Amino acid sequence: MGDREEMDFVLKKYFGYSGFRAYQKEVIQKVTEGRDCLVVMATGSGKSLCYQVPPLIVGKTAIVVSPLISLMQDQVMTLKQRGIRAGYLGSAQTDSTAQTKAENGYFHLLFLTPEKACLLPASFWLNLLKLGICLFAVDEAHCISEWGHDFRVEYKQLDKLRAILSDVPFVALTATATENVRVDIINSLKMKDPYVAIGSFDRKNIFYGVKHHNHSQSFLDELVQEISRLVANAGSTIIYCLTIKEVERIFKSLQKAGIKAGIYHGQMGSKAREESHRLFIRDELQVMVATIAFGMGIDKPNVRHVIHYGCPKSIEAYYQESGRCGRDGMASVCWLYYTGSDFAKAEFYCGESQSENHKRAIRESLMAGQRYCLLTTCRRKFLLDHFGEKLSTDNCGNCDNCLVSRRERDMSKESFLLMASIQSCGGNWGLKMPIDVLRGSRSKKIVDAQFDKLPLHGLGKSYSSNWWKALAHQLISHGYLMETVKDVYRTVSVSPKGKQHLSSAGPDHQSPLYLPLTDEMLDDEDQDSTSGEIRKVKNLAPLDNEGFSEAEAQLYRLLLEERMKLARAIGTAPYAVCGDETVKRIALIRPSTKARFGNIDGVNQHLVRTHGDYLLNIIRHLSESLNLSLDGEASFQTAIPKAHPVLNNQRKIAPAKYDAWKMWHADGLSVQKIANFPGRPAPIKEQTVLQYLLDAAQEGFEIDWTRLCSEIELTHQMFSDICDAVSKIGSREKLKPIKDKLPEETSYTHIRTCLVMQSYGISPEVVAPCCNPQKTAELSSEAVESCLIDACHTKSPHEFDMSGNSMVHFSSSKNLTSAQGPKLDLDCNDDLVSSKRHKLVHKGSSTASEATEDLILNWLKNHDEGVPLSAIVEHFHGSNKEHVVKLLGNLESDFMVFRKKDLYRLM
Ligand SMILES: Nc1ncnc2c1ncn2[C@@H]1O[C@H](COP(=O)(O)OP(=O)(O)OP(=O)(O)O)[C@@H](O)[C@H]1O
Repeated sequence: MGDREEMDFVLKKYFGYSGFRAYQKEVIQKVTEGRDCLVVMATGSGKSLCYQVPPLIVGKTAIVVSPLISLMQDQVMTLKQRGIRAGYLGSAQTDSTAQTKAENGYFHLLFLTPEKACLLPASFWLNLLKLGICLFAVDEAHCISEWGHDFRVEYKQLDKLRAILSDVPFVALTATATENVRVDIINSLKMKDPYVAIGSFDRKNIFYGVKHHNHSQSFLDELVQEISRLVANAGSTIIYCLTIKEVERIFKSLQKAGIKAGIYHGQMGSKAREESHRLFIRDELQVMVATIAFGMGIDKPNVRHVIHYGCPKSIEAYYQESGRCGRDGMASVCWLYYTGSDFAKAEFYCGESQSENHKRAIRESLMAGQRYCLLTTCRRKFLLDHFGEKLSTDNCGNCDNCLVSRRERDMSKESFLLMASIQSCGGNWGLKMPIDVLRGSRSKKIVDAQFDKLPLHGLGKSYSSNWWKALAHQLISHGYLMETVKDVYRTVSVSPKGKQHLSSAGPDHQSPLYLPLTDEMLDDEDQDSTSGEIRKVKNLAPLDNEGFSEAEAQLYRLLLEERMKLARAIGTAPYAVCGDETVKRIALIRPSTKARFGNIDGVNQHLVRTHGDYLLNIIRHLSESLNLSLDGEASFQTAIPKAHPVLNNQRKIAPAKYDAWKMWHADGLSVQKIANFPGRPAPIKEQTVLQYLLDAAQEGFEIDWTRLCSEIELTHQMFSDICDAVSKIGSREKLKPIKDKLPEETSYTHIRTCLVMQSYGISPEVVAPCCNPQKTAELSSEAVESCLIDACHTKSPHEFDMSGNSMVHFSSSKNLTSAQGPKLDLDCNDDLVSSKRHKLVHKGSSTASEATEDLILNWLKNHDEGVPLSAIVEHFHGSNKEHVVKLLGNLESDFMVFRKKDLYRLM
């Protein structure tokens, strides 16, 4: 198996996923080649896979440094549920043998806190190194940097390990690294020529909204009402508060409303915190009210809402905290409720910091947070901008500002006054001074500076300070004003754009400047500010049940409950069994066999093996009770909404053929996609897929011939040339003489397809008039050989003519009705094929064939009771035992065969 196929295989087997996300494959490849990597990708984008897959490929331990014990415990729990050997070392570890196991290379993944990693004796590392360490990952790597929003001193010491682990690739992962932080990480970890993967920060499935609030009870009541509505829709909610007092206040209100809520903050004992965390992770709590102490790196995929009750201390922190929702890719919502006083907390946040750089970073971050709150333009664009990423549009269509049209007003006069006041005060103040001047204050500062003599002194009395501040922030976000941090102060000055505007205006004449009215402005003007907006946004996170019938939606809910029961029984979190999205797929597909169950995206092999029978039973039982048929045709994965009818007279065909036909016919996948379908342990040939389709057609399965012809580029001209050649030769039995009469670009694939179509009386009108010669040529070379070889292989050995005549009876043992077309016997006696088949038929007996996956499947078809390995090896004594075992292994992991009491059987 090639490296890439092996990655796909590991991905499906352990994680149940059928494809890698952006950058995952590249990073895994680089790491397995021994290169250091810096991975900067959005929260929830799948960074963990970059260090989880390599140890499963190379069979050596991966060390993962992670900042929190609870985080490690979650990861270990989920990984174990996938059949992966994972463990952690730290104060909470109760297994006294864990360190010895780790040192002896038992774990695929070993998690450590940075402190623990630095405290382990050199002998530990040296012993483990002898067995092999495939990578050293530093998760949440921004903690290394003072420029990061979560600097931790212990992270700085990790560079000590570089000397011991000099040849081990280091992988640093973070979701929130600005340019400064990236450089800091690379230097701190002494990374050598790292491969840097920077993904998009855009979390498209997340809606962003902001709302101004006061601390009133009525606002809290509104919030509680909103939360009740949200939790009724399934999924979890996190509410972040700035203070423990707020946490307790909101928690009590939720409890009073009968909502299953938990609480988490730094003053709780560690036991109580762990319990709260555990209950939330396991869906026993619907809402978690917490300070930011909760949830760094939390991987609970079905958090649907994150609400910030107070502006976070930085935009990075907000991005990371809000990013804890919608990690499964489903539509999710983030609201931020702020009050003006939130922005005055910079000095409080700076309190513990020793370094001036760090203090400055804190002030700038809070300022960016404030700007985000006061924004009237696209919030997503602002967030992405902050991380240096450009959104190509000004309207993301998924934030409050892009969805709710705000009332606008010409505020040219007010803007002129404010900018002029800022300019007149010298541009060295914050907002308070120029606003106080406009409002006519005669404070000592103003009088001393003689600002009370300015002509605009007192001209802005009709608006409150808050109103003016809101306007100022609008002007900042539209580029008329600039905010800068100087030492410990924030100053506001007029930007070049603002100066230009000022110079073209006067007190009595300004060009119009339409700006949206913000919540604060509307509040101040005593207008009905927000109820309309909130109501509109209330429907922004629907349970994403697109394509569900009512019964399927009901099945989905019941399956969620069943997943919960199973998770409780095995002591894990429901999402560790499988994600909500996967439960949706199961509700849509309703698999009847393990093979189909295992093929569903998100279902890993461990789950099929350990609970497959149990879950299939439940699916069958619940589907029956809801009057839903099993093996629903609609494919959620490929979003083909309509089930295609199949003919009634179709017969049973080998599972591999049926699956190929279903993917092509019902799921609409191309031959090429089916051949390379990521769920396979290894790709199969396109010609094999094509052969499966033709076989299915001959067994009465419906085929869209126009589509097939267009895919293999069989043109109208080719079709009639082939018909001419057949009639000139007067026989359809041998392909080679037909091929000899045709132009080079007509392949055996074309001939075979055409002959099958002819035999069904399919008119050449279905065939497109033009073709792409390049693609045809591609098909023609390999198709000659493998299409026909595969055709031979799809038959059980007794169907081959072992005398040396190369007759292949495509449907010799089946009675096709005339409506389905006559029997079609084709001769595959071309040179290429005969040389291969030579090997196949001259091994002494009819069973001396080389084993292939298809031949094994066909043979097992005749042995319902199962066959021991020895009998299979004996039967295919053209191949050695190792080869047969390998093929059986592939088939097992592809869920085509299974082993019970040492007997192999078809799934
Ligand atoms: N290739 C994939 N296909 C489907 N789901 C995936 C894939 N890769 C990862 N996931 C899922 O996406 C979710 C987020 O992944 P992960 O925890 O690795 O994100 P992350 O980038 O580490 O986020 P954070 O920075 O917040 O820790 C997980 O539930 C994971 O199982």
